[in-house]
Amino acid sequence: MNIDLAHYLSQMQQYGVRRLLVLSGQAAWCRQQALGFTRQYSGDWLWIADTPLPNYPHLQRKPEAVQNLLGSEFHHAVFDASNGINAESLIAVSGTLSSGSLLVLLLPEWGSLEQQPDNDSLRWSEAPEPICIPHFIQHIKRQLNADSDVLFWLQNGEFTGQLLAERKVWVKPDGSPTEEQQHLLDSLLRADAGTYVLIAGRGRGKSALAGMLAAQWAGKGECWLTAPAQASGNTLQQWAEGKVSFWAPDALLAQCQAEPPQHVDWLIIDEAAAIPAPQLYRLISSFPRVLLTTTVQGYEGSGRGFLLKFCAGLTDMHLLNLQQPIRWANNDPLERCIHQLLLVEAENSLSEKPGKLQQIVEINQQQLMGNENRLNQFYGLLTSAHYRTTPLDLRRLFDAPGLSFSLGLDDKQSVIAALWLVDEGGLSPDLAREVWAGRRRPRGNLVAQSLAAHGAEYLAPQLRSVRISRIAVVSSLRRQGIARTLITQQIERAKLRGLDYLSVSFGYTEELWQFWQACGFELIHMGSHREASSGCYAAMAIVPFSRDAVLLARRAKRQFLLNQLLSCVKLHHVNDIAAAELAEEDWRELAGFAFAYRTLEASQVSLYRLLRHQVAICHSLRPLLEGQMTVELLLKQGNLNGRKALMQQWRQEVAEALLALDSERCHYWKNWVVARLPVISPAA
Ligand SMILES: CC(=O)SCCNC(=O)CCNC(=O)[C@H](O)C(C)(C)COP(=O)(O)OP(=O)(O)OC[C@H]1O[C@@H](n2cnc3c(N)ncnc32)[C@H](O)[C@@H]1OP(=O)(O)O
Ligand SMILES: Nc1ncnc2c1ncn2[C@@H]1O[C@H](COP(=O)(O)OP(=O)(O)OP(=O)(O)O)[C@@H](O)[C@H]1O
Repeated sequence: MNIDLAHYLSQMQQYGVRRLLVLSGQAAWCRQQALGFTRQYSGDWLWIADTPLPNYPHLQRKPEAVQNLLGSEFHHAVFDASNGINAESLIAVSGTLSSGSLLVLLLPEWGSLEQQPDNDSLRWSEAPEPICIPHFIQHIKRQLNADSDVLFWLQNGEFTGQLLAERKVWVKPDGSPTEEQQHLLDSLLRADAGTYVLIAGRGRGKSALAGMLAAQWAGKGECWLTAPAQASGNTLQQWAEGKVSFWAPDALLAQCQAEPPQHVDWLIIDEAAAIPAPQLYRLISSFPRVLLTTTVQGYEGSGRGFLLKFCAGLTDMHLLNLQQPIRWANNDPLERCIHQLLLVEAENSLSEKPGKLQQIVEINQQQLMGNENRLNQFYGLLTSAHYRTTPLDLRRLFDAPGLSFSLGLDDKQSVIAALWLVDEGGLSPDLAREVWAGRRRPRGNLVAQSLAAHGAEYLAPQLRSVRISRIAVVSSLRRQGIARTLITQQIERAKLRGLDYLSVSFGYTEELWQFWQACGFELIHMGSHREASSGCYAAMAIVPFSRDAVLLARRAKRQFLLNQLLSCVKLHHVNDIAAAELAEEDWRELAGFAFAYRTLEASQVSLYRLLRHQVAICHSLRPLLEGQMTVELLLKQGNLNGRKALMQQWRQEVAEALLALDSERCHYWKNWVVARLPVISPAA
């Protein structure tokens, strides 16, 4: 069957809008029909798929490589979701399509979508194999079926699609600034100093506005431009009429460090949310006026997160906004449909005047997905409060296993507090030891596995626990005890379920730690590096219930404190805490370092104890831990070609030291680590 889309396309062109066309059936059939369109109708026909098409004459990209198309523009695209649906990529591609474009979405056979495993789930479900995504599919079907502007062509079925209802013919802006752009331009041209953050949806004319600024400033002084990829600055460059110098972010940072530019009036940072925050702060401090542009859409590095986290740390910051789309007309069917599918506007569903907490409901995934309004408010609250919330979380919410939720509702049943929980632990003793030894790191079980891999708790993954993945309370109702009430209820529930502990992993800030402490949590581990995304150290805390968990918390805390001490004082000061006698736990730890893959950080307390013995020569590890040599010097001195080789050497040195110290014990623990003896400690 041949489908004639000419009428649809000319109407879309006339109205300046884009539409979604769903092709559903066997993958080969879908591809064949989509290829037919690419030959029949002229356009850029960007093709997004996991596996490239041979001899395809247009641009192709894998879904995960779509981010670097930001700022580019295409006429028509095919998005092959036959093997899985990458939500961020789908949003990003739809934003690049110009007026009159079709987005052709390829899906497996419509009637059995619920039974199709989704490869994308490997990114978010924490399951070892792709899983089916029945809740998300039900949601997609509900949304697409209810949207009369979506065109459908099902294999073995009819083509269904209506022409659009009549609307005004679209007149594309003519090249002079739109009213909104002119208004902002005027204030930027008058700016003395400061950081200006332009946040708007896709295709609102952000980059063009920044380019207009550069072009018009040219008479007064100089503008520089940086962007995560040169392509993302293309539109801007065109509008700047060549009057702006482009710098890659790294090169610009190096330049600012070597010689801070004195003569440059403006730095423009296009697609700023895709540049790590620490780099942005450094760039901003080197220029008197900075204009940052970013979108508000829900993919990684989105503007909303940017607003929450990054902009909160700026002084003299001015927020600017553009509402009217320019790449397409107002009320665009594709934009609307994608926003509904992926809850891009979920924040808008939150109550404007939330009331006091009336009720807490505990619900499972099915119940949350079955109530569209609640789902929107729940996800909207997370998006508004957590800078890291992305469509990946949405996919997780729908279909990841082991989730449960607790919602705080006001008198109108509006969501005012959200708690998201994940079951963890219960690993077999052997797998738990593999995790401890650093040989395996199965997906999931974040806290349970970290306690074993980074702490000394080789038993931790066997215990059963529940982790708080996210918690948020609407901002106007904070500090009224709502979050604490939700958590107290979960503590009781977890005890009733016979779990060992409740846990949380969070980016450490003084305020958040006070909050978790007020809810009864004990800090048991802290990462040693700041995370690039948040600039915070990852902290882990638990509320232990069972005897095993109480002991675990006590040991983990002690270990954590010793580690902290060791990182701030020199060896000879820690003699008291690092007693010379090696306990059985030290032997286990040291064997884990020597004969498996335990990390230097996790093992450092035991390593210090080992070094108290003169027989432990450790000719390269000793000077490092005693603070006489750096890793760089050791690498140079040993003529080694990387840290991996040095690490291998340290493991070998520790193995030799253990053998020299007590060969019998060394063999026992080596066997325990390598030959995988039953997990029972020997009598000391
Ligand atoms: C795993 C994760 O989700 S980590 C991220 C946590 N979530 C967020 O950061 C999202 C944004 N923040 C929020 O939504 C809220 O501020 C929450 C969820 C952190 C706290 O919710 P609230 O309902 O305000 O907390 P609640 O009122 O129950 O506070 C209990 C106690 O914690 C402490 N506390 C709470 N917030 C703070 C704060 N900002 N600074 C210092 N102490 C605090 C106080 O001791 C407080 O008791 P008090 O008010 O009587 O002194
Ligand atoms: N005043 C204008 N007149 C005509 N065309 C314009 C005008 N402003 C912007 N455009 C065009 O509209 C399209 C969208 O503009 P632009 O790329 O600046 O938007 P954006 O908000 O930066 O989009 P994105 O979020 O996708 O990067 C571009 O093709 C741009 O050249």
